[in-house]
Amino acid sequence: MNSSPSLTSDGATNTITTSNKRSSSDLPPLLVLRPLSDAWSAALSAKFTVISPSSPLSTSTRAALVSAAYNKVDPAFLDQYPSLQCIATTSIGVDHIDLEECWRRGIQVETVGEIFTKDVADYAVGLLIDVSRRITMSDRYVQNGLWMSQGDYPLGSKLGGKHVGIVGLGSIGSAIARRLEAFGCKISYVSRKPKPTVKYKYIPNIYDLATESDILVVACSLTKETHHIINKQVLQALGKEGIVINIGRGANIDEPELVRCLVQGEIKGAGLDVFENEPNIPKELFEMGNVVLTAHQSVFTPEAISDVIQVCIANFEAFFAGKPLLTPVVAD
Ligand SMILES: O=CC(=O)O
Repeated sequence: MNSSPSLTSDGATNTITTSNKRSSSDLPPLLVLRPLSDAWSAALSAKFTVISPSSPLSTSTRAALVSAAYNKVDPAFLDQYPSLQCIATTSIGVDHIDLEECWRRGIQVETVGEIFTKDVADYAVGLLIDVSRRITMSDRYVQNGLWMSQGDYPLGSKLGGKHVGIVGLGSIGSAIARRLEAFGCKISYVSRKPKPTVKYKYIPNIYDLATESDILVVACSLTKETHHIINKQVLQALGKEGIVINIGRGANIDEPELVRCLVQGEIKGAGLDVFENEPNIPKELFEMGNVVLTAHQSVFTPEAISDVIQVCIANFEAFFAGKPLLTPVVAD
């Protein structure tokens, strides 16, 4: 089983391993790749026979799988479990799953739907306020006892009135935009297509968006098209006063270029919840006074995790009853 400890903050801090023995019950088989918190474990084992990846999975029974964002589900993985017919991921992002291959094999894929949207949007705004007003940095300054000896901490910048460019105006990007509008920010966005129902300014080109923006908030999924969508040219277009927030995927940004721009003062700051090679983070970022770094946790609250467990179970029940999934991933 996957045991990446730093990526289990989504309620799996009290991790237990899934059973290596098949249950003798007749409950439907559920292969679980991720470590389970007590809440997950109790809820799943009440309804399913929970199986760990190291245990044999019968090839004659239809089985389902629970994966997390860091479990790669590719053809080589799928070859090991030919009886898999349904996959649930506990993430919003599905970049770790080869969807085309799943569909080619007749495997249905279920996602968490909108459950995390508000929490991740809140978090993005929190990161932005933190970076622009320098809250974490000022906290460190005070906690290190420097206020008395070195005087006041340098001021941060006002958020109201700033131009914010949202990269990807899906449900999360839209929720971020609504929140920032309430702070008096001017919102523009880049996305595959203009959204006819929104009033924000559509800018078809990421360079133009960066040029017009004080702040870029990366809220898109990771695809071939959005891999390194924030590159050297985009960062330079954003400019010396620019701030980047990323709650999407690490690989949406060319991370070495971002680090270089931060080190050389080509942009002003960054708030990052995701990284290209988690949990490894470029060490230069640790030394900087203009970044706020968090451990890929923007989506997770205990409340949302509880909802995800319910949705996951409801989808599996539908699947094993031969009914349509409640929150399927569909081709776009
Ligand atoms: O990053 C987390 C998710 O995709 O849910």
